[in-house]
Amino acid sequence: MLLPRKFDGRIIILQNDNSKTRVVVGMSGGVDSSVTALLLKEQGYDVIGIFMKNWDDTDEFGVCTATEDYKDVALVADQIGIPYYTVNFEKEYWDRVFEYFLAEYRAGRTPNPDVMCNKEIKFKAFLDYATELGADYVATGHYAQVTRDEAGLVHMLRGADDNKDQTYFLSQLTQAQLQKVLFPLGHLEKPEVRKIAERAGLATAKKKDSTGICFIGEKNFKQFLSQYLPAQKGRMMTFEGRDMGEHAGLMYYTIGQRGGLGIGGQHGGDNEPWFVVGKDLTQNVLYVGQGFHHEALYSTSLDASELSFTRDMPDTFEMHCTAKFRYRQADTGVTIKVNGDKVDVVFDEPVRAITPGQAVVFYDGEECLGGGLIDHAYKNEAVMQYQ
Ligand SMILES: Nc1ncnc2c1ncn2[C@@H]1O[C@H](COP(=O)(O)OP(=O)(O)OP(=O)(O)O)[C@@H](O)[C@H]1O
Repeated sequence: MLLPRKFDGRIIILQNDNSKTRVVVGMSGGVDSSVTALLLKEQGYDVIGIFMKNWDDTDEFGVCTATEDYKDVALVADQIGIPYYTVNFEKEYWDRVFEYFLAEYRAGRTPNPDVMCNKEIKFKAFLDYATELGADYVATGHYAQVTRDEAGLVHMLRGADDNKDQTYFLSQLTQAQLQKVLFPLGHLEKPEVRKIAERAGLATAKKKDSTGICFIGEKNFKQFLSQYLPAQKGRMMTFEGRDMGEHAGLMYYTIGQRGGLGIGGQHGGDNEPWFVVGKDLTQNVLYVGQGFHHEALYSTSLDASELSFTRDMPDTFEMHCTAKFRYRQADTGVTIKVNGDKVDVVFDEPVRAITPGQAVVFYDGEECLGGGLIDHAYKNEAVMQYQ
């Protein structure tokens, strides 16, 4: 019998009786994964709930959100009648997600740790672990759909709930990973999920949704980051060369960001708000400009690396499809030129606030084709100044 590395749950028999398909559900203690486990159990699968501890946030009073969340996993698993336990991936998370997160900020980019967490932890470390436990599939409460075609190929489609679709964060999953996943909530709208939880009387039915980056939670972002990276104050300028004061450290700002700049309308002569329009890492200068539609915020193409597709694609090709450059953004028509794990993306229309470090994700209608990580934005062939 294979024992979990850090056993902390109810004793379970890990031998599969082979009569049922075994599904390991990633249970976070939230309502989505609670309903995921419930639905799979109702569908007759052999369900095991596993809580991953990826981050130690124990405070000075010894309180840790993971401990609280694991209690909810235990309550729900008992209600549903499934075995559960916890596994510790703090080291993997630190090495593969957090180090990347810090390196990106150090390089003046704005990383997306959720994309990396899905690629490296939930659908790699966790998936490998579940496979060792005899799982046929792993399931999560992500809002995305997987369908299998006649050839056995899995296609990842957007979640039915437009508001919740999470394919953007799952865009780095490969066909091999997708072959092993189930997203039982993909065809549901979030309010329906809450209703299912309430009807079943699940302990997490009314639990608030988690927001923001998981390891930062409700904490102050600046304060959190300053614990790991030294902030270097510098000048804040307009492209016209006007000195607008001091910035707190380039890593605290994102291209297109409004607010947090400490500049009022009085500097500009009109009342248009100020936005971050560029960063010059070598000079440690933050560029600001007035107006949401500031010209410097618009670009016409980008290049990206770490390109990954959800199904096998040729090494080089060109196609027209749609793309998203950040979560919660409508798709835009683009032409992509793929070369190995690099891609050039030319937009049908100029796009605002392309942010290096964020994911660019490609869609063919409802299907998520994959994506890469944005390196540079360009304006009419010229690399955007100061990005
Ligand atoms: N600590 C964890 N342990 C196990 N699985 C997890 C954990 N965190 C997230 N997951 C899985 O990944 C899915 C998506 O994670 P995300 O952080 O987006 O959660 P969410 O949308 O708030 O869902 P939930 O309501 O289940 O917390 C969850 O539904 C769950 O299946």
